[in-house]
Amino acid sequence: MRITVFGTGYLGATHAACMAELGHDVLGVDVDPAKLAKLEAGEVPFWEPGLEEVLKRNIAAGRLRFTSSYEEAAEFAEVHFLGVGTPQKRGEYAADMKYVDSVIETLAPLLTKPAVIFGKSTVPVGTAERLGRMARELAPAGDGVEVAWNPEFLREGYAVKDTLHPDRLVLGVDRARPGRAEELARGVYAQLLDEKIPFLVTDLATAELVKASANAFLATKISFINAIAEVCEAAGADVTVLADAIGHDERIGRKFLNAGIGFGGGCLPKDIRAFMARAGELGADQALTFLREVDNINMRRRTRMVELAREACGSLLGARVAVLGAAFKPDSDDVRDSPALNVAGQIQLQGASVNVYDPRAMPNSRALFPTLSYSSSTLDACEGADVVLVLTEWNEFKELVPEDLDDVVRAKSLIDGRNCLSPTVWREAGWTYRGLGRP
Ligand SMILES: NC(=O)c1ccc[n+]([C@@H]2O[C@H](COP(=O)([O-])OP(=O)(O)OC[C@H]3O[C@@H](n4cnc5c(N)ncnc54)[C@H](O)[C@@H]3O)[C@@H](O)[C@H]2O)c1
Ligand SMILES: O=c1ccn([C@@H]2O[C@H](COP(=O)(O)OP(=O)(O)O[C@H]3O[C@H](CO)[C@@H](O)[C@H](O)[C@H]3O)[C@@H](O)[C@H]2O)c(=O)[nH]1
Repeated sequence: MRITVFGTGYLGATHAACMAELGHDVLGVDVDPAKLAKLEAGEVPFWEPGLEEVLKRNIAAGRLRFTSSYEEAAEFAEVHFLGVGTPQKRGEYAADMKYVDSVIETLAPLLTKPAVIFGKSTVPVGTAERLGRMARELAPAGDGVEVAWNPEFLREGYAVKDTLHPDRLVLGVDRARPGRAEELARGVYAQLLDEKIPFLVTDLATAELVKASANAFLATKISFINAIAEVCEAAGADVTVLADAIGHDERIGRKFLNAGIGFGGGCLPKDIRAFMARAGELGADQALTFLREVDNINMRRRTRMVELAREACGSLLGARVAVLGAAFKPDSDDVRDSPALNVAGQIQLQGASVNVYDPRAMPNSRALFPTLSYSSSTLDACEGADVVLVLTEWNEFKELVPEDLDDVVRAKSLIDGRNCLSPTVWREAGWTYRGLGRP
């Protein structure tokens, strides 16, 4: 099938490349010429394991191209995916819909033939219905243009695997206007459906809410364990052992119970805020007040990390602090709302000299936080450090042993913001080890 994908960021570039991998002819569309130039050259403009191979293979096979031309895209296919950003509005909780709206405003007037636009971006409930109205009004093909919603659940770091082997596919269709969305989606995902991936067809609002609720649940699970970590700290208990123990209960499960400096990234933080804002607009604001606390617990973990660094150094003024990790999670170069960079920035504001090292996220970190100092390796970052903070659990940090750093640091003091190292190993080597929520 011929498919376009509007927006070629973390979601869109992955979706475009993976749809080509499934055998479709795909045209990726973006407004960023630098991003398009890279993609056309077979380079992924961000770090995502395994994506470059898929991209290169499908460009070489002639199944994947990129363009900035909406005219070309409108002409190319009857199936269009929409995957542009929905960031938090400046100074507000609500999501900014300007990129999503702009795609419809530009694309719809070019649709002279029937077409289906499948939204993949994470949007406030009610968006799909609104965009459907807008598209039908603007398109020469009128009622022949449908908007359906096909939310995306991929995780950065596992984006290719999650797209080609998802847990489930969800499709929201306009029940008031039965059309071709389900039939075309079944064609697009035929190979996955043959593999018996669950395919749930819902109304538009339910599909939008599935996505918002999934992220709200994941954020809540992380903040739950981080709240318990606060109690563990007060009681001298170990949250990592506790998480293992409660995680054995299948009703609870061990995943997403890793206590530490909490969640960040381009999804969970902004999505729970947008969900609260939308519930408020719908008059259901009471329903989601607990998400405010989920957000508060999450932000408190960052502050706690700064406190622990201050305690370790006596005073942060003039201290040398090594920060290992800048990405919001390992196997990604994404620093959007990164807890690690937030902590590094707060510590620097309190007068410390902060040296940051991350295996993949240095260019993005420099662009976002130009005032921090950046090192080219773990050892460089730890040179003369009064305290070492592990803030993203990259494998190369998890594999560190005390002997690697013994002769480099000024003081043998380590704070493990992701509870990813062994307290015993570091303490036995004469280091002061602190974790979050463990003695
Ligand atoms: N990143 C993820 O892991 C992930 C997973 C699931 C859902 N989502 C959702 O997907 C959406 C996109 O997220 P992302 O992380 O890929 O964002 P991103 O910022 O990486 O990518 C967005 C892309 O859209 C492009 N764009 C902006 N306006 C455009 C326009 N008018 N026409 C064409 N392209 C345009 C931008 O240039 C950019 O390349 C968001 O709603 C996000 O919540 C993201
Ligand atoms: O036990 C845990 C698990 C995660 N995190 C943190 O939570 C954040 C988010 O992690 P993760 O969910 O793995 O990353 P994302 O790539 O942001 O993926 C989330 O957001 C995407 C965008 O909506 C969804 O598609 C995914 O299903 C959803 O997991 C990161 O900062 C992690 O460090 C923890 O602190 N503890």
